[in-house]
Formats: sequence, structure tokens, C-alpha cells
Amino acid sequence: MPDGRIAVAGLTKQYKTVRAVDGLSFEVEPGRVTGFLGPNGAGKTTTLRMLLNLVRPTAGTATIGGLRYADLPDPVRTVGAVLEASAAHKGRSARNHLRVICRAAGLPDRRADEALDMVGLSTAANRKFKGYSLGMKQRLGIAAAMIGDPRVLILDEPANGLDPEGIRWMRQLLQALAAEGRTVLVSSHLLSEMEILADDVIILAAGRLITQGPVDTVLGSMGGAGRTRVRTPDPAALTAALGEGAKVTTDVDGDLWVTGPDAVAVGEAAHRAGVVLHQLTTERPDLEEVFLELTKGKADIR
Ligand SMILES: Nc1ncnc2c1ncn2[C@@H]1O[C@H](COP(=O)(O)OP(=O)(O)OP(=O)(O)O)[C@@H](O)[C@H]1O
Repeated sequence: MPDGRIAVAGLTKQYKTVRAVDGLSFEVEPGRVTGFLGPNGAGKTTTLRMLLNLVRPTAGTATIGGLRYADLPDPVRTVGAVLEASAAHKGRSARNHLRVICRAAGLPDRRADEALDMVGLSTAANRKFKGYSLGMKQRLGIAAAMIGDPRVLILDEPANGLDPEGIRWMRQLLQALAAEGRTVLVSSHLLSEMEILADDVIILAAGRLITQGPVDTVLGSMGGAGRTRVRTPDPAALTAALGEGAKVTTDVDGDLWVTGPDAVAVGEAAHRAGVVLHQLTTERPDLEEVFLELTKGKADIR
């Protein structure tokens, strides 16, 4: 049984006039949720489709546990994927839809009920698909992907159509699946969602890798954008204590925003100068800012 590591190396897809994916290389580790991020047209879907053998690469390789999808001995038990909100026969119930998939994959019927239970659709199991909301279709898509209990899960924009409660549910499910040791690769343009969902991020633009790594490291690499918010009854003394290396601005509430020294350095400088602090908080740059900064100007290369 191959392990769940995804490896993409030199992956390229040239359509007639568009180079959708351009020499892309990255790895995705088991036991973590990895966010696959990029602006519209960055090449996310094309990359996922190449991983799943739905699009033939022009060059390079995409493997799961060291094997191309086409060479996996038991793909249904290795990889589950949701590429778009699930399509099913309109008049068929969710349970029957999943049973058809079970039979085609040589799995016992009970897997259909287990998968429905996992995505919270048990009570709707006998309802016809045509009455399903988009959120229910997303859940059914995940149930179908999980039917073979795969160690790798690949989802293209799974939060589409989900309400806030559905998004929270999705986050908890994906994090729990990763905690079981599975590989979870999720594409999204919902950057704020990725910041709380993902352990690692892979950011691409115009078919090329921009950066990859743990969310915290990617954010840390943009550390210059981080700021410290300080509330003090003596702003002038604190500003003087921070010296020339710090850039200090004051907002309408009278709070100081410090860039340059981090919160530890600000606190120590205040202590040395005998300045009282009422509040000291680090404001991390959010992924949205990092993402815009990193992909700026690259989205329209093609
Ligand atoms: N079958 C195709 N034929 C020609 N061009 C294509 C084809 N599929 C995708 N493209 C082009 O390749 C580029 C990458 O598209 P892709 O759908 O992979 O991006 P994406 O990052 O998933 O974007 P989105 O967030 O909008 O879904 C786009 O310019 C798209 O128009």
C-alpha cells in the first residue's frame, strides 16, 4: 500500500495558447491539512486533475505514495477526491447513489451508510438528490470521496456553497481526518478560511509556485508586516524609549501601532524606561495580505 505523500515535480500543462501549469514542484505531507491557494486561473484545478489522471501533463510528474494515479493498485482505497459539487442521478437517493459507487468499487453496501454518517447526511439518506441544497451536495461529494476509507483526500474548493455552520463542520472534519494520519489537500481562494484550516500552504500564481511551507512560516516570512498594538498612559515616553528603529503611529483611540521591534522588545523597552503599559498585542499579518503581496502582478502574466 503506497504511503499518502503527494509529490509534484516539474509539472507542466500547456493548452494551445495557455500554459496553465508551469514547472510546478511541491510535496504534500500526510497527517496535515495543506491549503492549495492561488488567484483565479492560477492552475489549481488543472494541477489537481493531473494528480487524478484526468488531464495528461505536458511534462513532469504528479505522484501519490510514489505512484502515478494510473499505476495505483487500489485507487478508491488510496485517494478520494471532490472536484466539484457532486453530481448524482436526480431521482436517486443519497444512499442509493453511494451504494452504486460501492458496488462499482467492490465495497460492501454498509460503507454507504458509514460515509453518510460521517458527513451528517444520515437523516437525509433516503431523500432524492434533486431536492439537495448545494451544501448537501458538497457533503455527499465528501461521502463519495471517503467511501473507500482512503488515506489521501483531495478537494477542490469544498467550502463553496456552504453556510458558516457548514464551513465550521468542514473544517473540523478535514482536521480530524488529517489527525488520523491522512493527507488532506484542499484548494481554495478563501484565504481567511485557509489561515484557520490549513497547517501548510502552497501558493501559486500563473501556473508557478510562489511559496510553500507551514502557515506560520509563510506568515513569518512576511514578519515585517506584523505590528504591535500598545496602550499606555504615556505614549511620548514610550515612543522615546523605543528609539529610532521603531516606526510608531497613533490611531483614533490613542493606541500606538509599532512596527520594527516585536512585542517582547516593546515590553522590555517600556520596563527599562519605567513606562506603564495597559495593553500589548501582536497583530499578525493575515494570510490575505501575505497572499496579495506574494501574488501581486503575477496573476495576469498569461
Ligand atoms: N481545457 C482547457 N483548455 C484550455 N485552457 C484551459 C483548460 N482548462 C484550464 N484552462 C486554462 O488554464 C488556466 C488555469 O486554469 P485552472 O482552472 O487550473 O485554474 P484555477 O486556479 O483552478 O482557477 P479557479 O480558481 O478560477 O478555478 C486558466 O487560464 C484556464 O483558462
